[in-house]
Amino acid sequence: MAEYVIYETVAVLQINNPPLNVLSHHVRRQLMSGLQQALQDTAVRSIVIMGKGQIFTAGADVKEFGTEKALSDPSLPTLVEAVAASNKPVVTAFHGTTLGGGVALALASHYRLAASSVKIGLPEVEIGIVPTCGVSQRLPRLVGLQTAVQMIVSAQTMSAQQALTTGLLDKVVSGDLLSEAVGFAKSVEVQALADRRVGSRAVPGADTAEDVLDAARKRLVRRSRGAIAPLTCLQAIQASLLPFETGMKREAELGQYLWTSWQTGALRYAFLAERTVKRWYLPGNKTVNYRTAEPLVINSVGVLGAGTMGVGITICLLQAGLKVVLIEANKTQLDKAVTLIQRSLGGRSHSKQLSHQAMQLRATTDYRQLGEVDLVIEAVFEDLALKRKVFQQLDSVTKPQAILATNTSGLDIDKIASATQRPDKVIGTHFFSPANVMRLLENIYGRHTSPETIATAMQLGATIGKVGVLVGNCPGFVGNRMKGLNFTEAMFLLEEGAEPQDVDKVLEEFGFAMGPFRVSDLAGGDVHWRRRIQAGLTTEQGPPPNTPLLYRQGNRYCPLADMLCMQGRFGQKTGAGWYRYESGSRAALPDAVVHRLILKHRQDNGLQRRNISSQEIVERCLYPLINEGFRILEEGLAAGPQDIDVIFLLGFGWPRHTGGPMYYADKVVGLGILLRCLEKYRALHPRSAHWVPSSLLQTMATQGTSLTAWAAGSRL
Ligand SMILES: CC(C)(COP(=O)(O)OP(=O)(O)OC[C@H]1O[C@@H](n2cnc3c(N)ncnc32)[C@H](O)[C@@H]1OP(=O)(O)O)[C@@H](O)C(=O)NCCC(=O)NCCSC(=O)CC(=O)CCCCCCCCCCCCC(=O)O
Ligand SMILES: NC(=O)C1=CN([C@@H]2O[C@H](COP(=O)(O)OP(=O)(O)OC[C@H]3O[C@@H](n4cnc5c(N)ncnc54)[C@H](O)[C@@H]3O)[C@@H](O)[C@H]2O)C=CC1
Repeated sequence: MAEYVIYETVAVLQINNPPLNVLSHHVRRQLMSGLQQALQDTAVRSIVIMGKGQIFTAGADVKEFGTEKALSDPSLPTLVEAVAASNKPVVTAFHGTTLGGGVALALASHYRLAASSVKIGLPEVEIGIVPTCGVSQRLPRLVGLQTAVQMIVSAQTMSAQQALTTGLLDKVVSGDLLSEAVGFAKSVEVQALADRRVGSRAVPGADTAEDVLDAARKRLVRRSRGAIAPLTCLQAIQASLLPFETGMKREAELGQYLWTSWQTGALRYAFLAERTVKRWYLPGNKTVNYRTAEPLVINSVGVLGAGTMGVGITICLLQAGLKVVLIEANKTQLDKAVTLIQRSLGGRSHSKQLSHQAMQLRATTDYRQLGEVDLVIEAVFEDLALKRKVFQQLDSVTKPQAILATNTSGLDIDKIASATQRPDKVIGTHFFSPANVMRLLENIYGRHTSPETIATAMQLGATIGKVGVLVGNCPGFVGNRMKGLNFTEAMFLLEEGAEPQDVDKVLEEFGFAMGPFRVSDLAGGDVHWRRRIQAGLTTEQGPPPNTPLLYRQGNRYCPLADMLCMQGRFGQKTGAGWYRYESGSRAALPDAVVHRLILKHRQDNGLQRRNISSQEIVERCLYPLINEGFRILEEGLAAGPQDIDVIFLLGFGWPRHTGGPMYYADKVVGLGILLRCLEKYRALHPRSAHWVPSSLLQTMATQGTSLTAWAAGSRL
């Protein structure tokens, strides 16, 4: 609701809709009625709009979008324009966080005041809409085009001080916001309003406008990768150069275009899915869930193995204020890791705080130093025998109640747990590289993992700023199990006529930051080669004896990646992989050596080259992965499609504007079309089991059920 209180001549409208004061329909109605009351009351000479509780407002109610309520009278645009039309001065006073529609109200007001700790932002582009309600027209008039572009298109928040400097705020206050706002409102009661109306001003620096817009457009064309909101927002900002009323009309047209686009639905889904997965439960036993399980308190963590992952994990634990004991078998590697960690922590602005963080690190080769830690994260080489040996040691050196977590990227959690006397305290905590940057934490529970251990791993994720997703135990877990199929098909496409750069280009146009071959070169082809060797699919010398070159373990197989690795071409780190890299450069250059290798492989094996369409590349690379997602749901390894989608959005760079693989299948492709497509490729490629449609998909497609609707109904 919104409360209405009079302080002498000032009417104060306070939004009170905890926890985030979102501008839901009932809040808008009360704000509108408060505004009308204040305008009619002759004793009122000025109006203050502010918020109760922790923040001013998180903006429009995103959960109303797509329902009638979003546009019900008074809609947000109507309310904002009523503020702008007020003939009594309106002061918006904000604190905490002020987003989206809150900024719209402020820009329509005559004065803007804020507490010094405020964060102001326009996250609309992230949910695929234009900041309408006049924001795209008023903001450039107030702060200039450059800052407006920065705020609207980057969606980054601005501090009070920055907002004051740019002219967005009139005053930053440090005392009690209510009394400051009331005092300020009284002081402006006699001031003329005409030049306080932002809409009546001209955009400053209009002479350099085209340069600013051109530069932004070039940047966005490069970065948007199929997302339509960023460039549409820029068009709306450009319209601020027109007369105000014309610009408002253009903003409304562009707003309408995005409001009804499928991408906004996908982006909103992604926003909510990231929050939904926090409400975890065991797919097979909903009684074990975030409400019933209590996490242990974790103050100190041991990290075992100071390689690529151990270093990244240590950095994020320290940044979250935890104490870390880092253990590494190799002293030279340990010293190198400590230098990297200190540099990473010290290289940021708040140096005092960060040197304190670095001081929370104890680095050693001595396992006995783990005696007091509450939890250990193991990140040694991906070798089951080694991990089992290490877990046995951990079992004996750590306190009995300590949790033992493994960062394995796909090994069996139960086999690791069975090396200890406490399998209930063993869990997978799968970080993604670089571990201090990627926001995903895939938590894997084993057969004996206790609810308390699960709750602790999920809580640890939140503590270190990650989104934890709980999944069941299977080879590769959810993410790598699905992702592997994408690369498998990408290689088959090379056998049939494509070049690595063709496949990468199409998937980059689809929205991935990098196609599968560039990703492979970045991660190092040897990592997966070692896994294929361990799985008996290949050997260091080529196919295992008496094995057909193009067929392994019951399935079609492409040996091209193995052939590259046998030549020492592991990717960027060796200067060559699927591409070549000039010294010191990360630019992937098509390589004639790879071209000839593929050509010879086709000729030697009688593989016919044909032209492959972009559509086929997308279908072949993405649909088997999605089909595997349905199998994962069918096998009860993930609670719902949201969990799978969040894994792909945050762990594998799946383009956010498509919502994630499961949302994309459900809402963009359509389950019926997906099923028919899988059947078509199954007939064409009978030796690849991944084309066999999952039963869940078949049932849903046949019954015309929507996956997202089905999932929403079953979620806790
Ligand atoms: C605010 C946060 C920073 C808080 O973070 P944190 O504390 O970490 O909490 P969370 O876990 O994120 O959230 C807790 C809980 O709250 C839910 N929630 C958060 N924000 C919202 C929200 N805005 N609405 C609803 N619910 C919200 C969240 O989902 C959690 O709940 P749970 O899912 O149940 O667990 C953080 O939350 C954050 O960053 N939020 C971002 C919010 C955001 O995106 N705000 C902007 C919304 S858009 C807007 O405000 C302006 C508009 O332009 C709206 C358009 C109005 C519609 C008008 C119709 C347009 C028609 C087109 C033509 C127009 C032409 C014309 O102008 O006339
Ligand atoms: N590199 C990646 O992108 C990802 C790796 N992982 C997993 O994380 C784990 C570690 O991978 P990386 O960091 O890439 O490996 P790495 O090779 O960079 O580091 C492993 C470190 O463990 C040390 N080590 C080996 N045995 C040890 C022992 N008994 N005691 C203490 N230290 C020991 C090694 O000396 C080495 O420094 C693996 O299980 C891997 O599958 C998971 C996600 C992503």
